[in-house]
Amino acid sequence: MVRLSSEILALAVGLLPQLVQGAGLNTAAVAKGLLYFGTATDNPELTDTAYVTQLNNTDDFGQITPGNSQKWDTIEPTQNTFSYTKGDVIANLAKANGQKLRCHNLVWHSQLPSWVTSGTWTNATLLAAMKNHITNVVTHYKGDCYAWDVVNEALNEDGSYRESIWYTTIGPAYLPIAFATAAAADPNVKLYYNDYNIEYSGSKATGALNIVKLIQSYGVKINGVGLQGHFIVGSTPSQSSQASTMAAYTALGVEVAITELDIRMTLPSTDALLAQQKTDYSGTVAACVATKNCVGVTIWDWTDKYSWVPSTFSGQGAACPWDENYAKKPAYTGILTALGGTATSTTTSVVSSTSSTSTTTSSGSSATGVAHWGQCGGSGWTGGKTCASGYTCTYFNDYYSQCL
Ligand SMILES: O[C@@H]1[C@@H](O)[C@H](O[C@@H]2CO[C@@H](O[C@@H]3CO[C@@H](O[C@@H]4CO[C@@H](O)[C@H](O)[C@H]4O)[C@H](O)[C@H]3O)[C@H](O)[C@H]2O)OC[C@H]1O
Repeated sequence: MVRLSSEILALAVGLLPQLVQGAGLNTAAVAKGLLYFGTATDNPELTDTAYVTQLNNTDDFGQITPGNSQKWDTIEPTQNTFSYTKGDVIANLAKANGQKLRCHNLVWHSQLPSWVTSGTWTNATLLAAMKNHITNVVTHYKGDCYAWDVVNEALNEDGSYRESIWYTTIGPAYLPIAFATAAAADPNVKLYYNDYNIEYSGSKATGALNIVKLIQSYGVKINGVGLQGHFIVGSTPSQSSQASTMAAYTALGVEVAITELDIRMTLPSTDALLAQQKTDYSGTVAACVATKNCVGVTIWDWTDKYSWVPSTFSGQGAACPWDENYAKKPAYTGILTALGGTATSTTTSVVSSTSSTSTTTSSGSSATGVAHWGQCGGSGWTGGKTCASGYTCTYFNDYYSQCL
């Protein structure tokens, strides 16, 4: 009798963290048949202990993408001098956590060093520089990456080729040559074409389909199309539109992934905007879940605190599923629901650019304060909330706590 009781106790004690662990985005994604749910990150944020604690949470994130540290200007700032320090920090973090790494990116028109953009090039010399870069970088990260974004954003909105230095100097052949060079350096890594505004049908999506066909017509390997998913609240393409576009890519024999998802709004945030953002996130993730060979979803950082949006799109922000104080927004529940996970309460958050409050109401109750989904305390947590009546703040580690 005593033995049975202690077994039940041990089971209960063992189960509690597992149940909480099982509530996360990556856990739900994998249970639903995806390979991962992940997030971008960047080196400056890694000095923030509370941020890193959540980044390391494999229940939510089974995959990481370096937001900047593998780009050309970081890795090869002067010709043939390679600097892997920043990229290695993130690759090593992912490795230590057992998280997949999406490697981003090899050939892009942006974030190039001046020796590339201002150089005097011929077709032959630029090809040699591009191949040298790809070979060095892919070789360095050989075995570390699930996938490489080999070419990023080669298209204009009308589906024609962007007049980048690559296109104007080499012509469209730079694409298959880039993919062939990457394949030679690491035969096992997945090779992706990655772009924005190719998530719904139209000229640009047709251009992306043609890029896949072009590369395949050379007999060169391309494994996937990355749909960036930088959307706007209320203007996000519908779930069915995204799913049918994904199906058009996978019909060519490649996989797809949502690679840089964020859904921005004009600030200040309101409850109505946050509710629409939840719907938009949910529909986007559901499109991936509904698509055979959509392998995963990556958000372009998880917290509004470090989102690239406000510095790029003036007056816009609040694009991530967690707010600036690391409280989960309704979007989190929208994603989790699309992944087949269950949220035990509805959460409304009021977020401004400088502060955040989160109120959760358990169904059928008018209690204020945090129920299940809020962080309520922990020595590493500075935004602690009061638990709603009937809930107790339960600590799982120094940072991670929930009202249960
Ligand atoms: O620290 C940041 C990095 O986070 C940032 O990473 C890049 C962000 O996204 C990708 O490139 C951008 C994609 O969106 C384009 O704007 C779109 C224009 O059309 C609109 O309809 C759409 O909603 C917009 O998103 C930007 O022009 C692109 O730059 C890229 O793949 C990431 O590497 O890079 C800059 C760093 O400072």
